[in-house]
Amino acid sequence: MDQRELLDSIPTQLWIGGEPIDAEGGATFPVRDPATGDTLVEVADATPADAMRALDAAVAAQRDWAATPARERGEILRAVFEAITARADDMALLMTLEMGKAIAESKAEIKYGAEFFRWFSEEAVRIAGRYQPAPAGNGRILVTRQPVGPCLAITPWNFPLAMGTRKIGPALAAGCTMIVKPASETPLTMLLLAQLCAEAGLPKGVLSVVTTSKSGAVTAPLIDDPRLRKLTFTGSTGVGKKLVESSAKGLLRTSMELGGNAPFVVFDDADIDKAVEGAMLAKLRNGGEACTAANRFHVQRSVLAEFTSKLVEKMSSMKLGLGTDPETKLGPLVNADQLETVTELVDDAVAAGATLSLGGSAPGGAGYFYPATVLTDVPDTARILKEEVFGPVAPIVGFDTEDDGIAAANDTEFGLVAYIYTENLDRALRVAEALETGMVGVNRGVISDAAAPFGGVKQSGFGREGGFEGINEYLETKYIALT
Ligand SMILES: NC(=O)c1ccc[n+]([C@@H]2O[C@H](COP(=O)([O-])OP(=O)(O)OC[C@H]3O[C@@H](n4cnc5c(N)ncnc54)[C@H](O)[C@@H]3O)[C@@H](O)[C@H]2O)c1
Ligand SMILES: O=CCCC(=O)O
Repeated sequence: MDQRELLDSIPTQLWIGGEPIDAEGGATFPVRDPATGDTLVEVADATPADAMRALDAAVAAQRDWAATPARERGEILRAVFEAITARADDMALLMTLEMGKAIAESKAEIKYGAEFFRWFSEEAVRIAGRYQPAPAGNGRILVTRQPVGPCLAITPWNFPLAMGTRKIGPALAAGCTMIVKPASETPLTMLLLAQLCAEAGLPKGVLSVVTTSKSGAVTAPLIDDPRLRKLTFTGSTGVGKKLVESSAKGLLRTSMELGGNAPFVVFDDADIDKAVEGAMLAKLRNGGEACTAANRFHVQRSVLAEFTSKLVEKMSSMKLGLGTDPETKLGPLVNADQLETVTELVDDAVAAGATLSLGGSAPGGAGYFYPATVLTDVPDTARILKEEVFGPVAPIVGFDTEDDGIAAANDTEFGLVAYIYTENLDRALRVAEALETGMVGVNRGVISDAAAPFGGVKQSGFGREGGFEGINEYLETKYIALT
């Protein structure tokens, strides 16, 4: 399918009760192409009343879905995995059109995002409880696990599929219904997913997609409604905190996958070529627009010059261009705000005394392009060491001892992931244990895996997605006391 045919084939209405429907009053908002700023397509702009219709549908479907045998739920999830895989090329193109990233990145995300359906199709049948005699000998303890109930998922634009499937997969496997509110920048991938789920046999009302340009106003009545039992959010720490506050009124269960500020620490005993390969992935996967992206590079002084010159050389080969061009390595950033943030953080570092060793200025013209950039001699005062840059910018700083490296890595309010490079296993484990993060990559630049528990500590949030742990976010534990 060419681009226009593909865009014309996507349902652009709300997906509620298993079918596309117009938003109240027929309102729409534009989805823009980050490469040009032009409108790609208009999608339905939900009102709070539309969101309530989605909740009504989720509540109506909840009992039957929970009662559907786990094997059947698992088989539907598996069919969705197959359907995404069969439509991978179309979905990747759609994702690149709405989000901007290079087509190879979109293809990688489709594989990654689909994997959550496969993994949780296999987990659906492993929701177990336990039976044990009470220690006092006066009864029996029976423990069972039941679906939480209707859930709301609010997702970001940077991984338009995977940040949704990492929530939808476990929720549906556990027997919960779900409403997804995708980012207004990237609603199309999620609308296509809803259609594929219906084609794969997902019953009506189990999954709804509510697209809107008014996220706060449209999700607030859902969060206030006692029929909603869980809010799962991926996005910025600021918005996450607001949502935790509004969820507190009804003591709604929440999971929060929030911002990051990942350190990439290279010790003097690292294999520097491997560290540079890992740095390229940790920094430039998804064009740097990843919560897992290495935000700052801390390199032990004896290997600082070698690491820096090798990284600059590799990063200089990152071809900036249209995401749809297969030669492109770096597509545009998602929007003008993102371009402004990256520009501001680089300019601030330079003003504070950092040296620009590569890149450092947007080419201008149409679209939100920013080149691969390396900053060296970055002073501690630079904002880029504290704030998420969410772009292809690598600030490098030196450190002296192992303790200094650990202290620098932990010197952040965030705690999502850290990367360390060392050939010494003792050191790797010692440092991994000392790092204040939910995840650590040892000699690896990408840690994401549907089979592993993903999540952070400190201001990066709470809850885990993926792995054996991911389904627990959607289950309640019930204790039944027996004589
Ligand atoms: N920890 C993780 O797993 C993870 C994964 C991906 C992205 N992120 C983080 O997400 C951020 C980038 O994504 P973003 O810019 O889309 O984040 P964002 O917080 O601006 O938006 C995330 C989602 O929340 C919605 N939203 C915004 N304000 C809202 C409100 N008041 N009420 C309800 N919903 C609201 C948005 O429309 C979007 O759907 C980065 O900080 C990144 O680190 C974290
Ligand atoms: O952006 C954050 C999510 C990244 C991932 O799941 O690999």
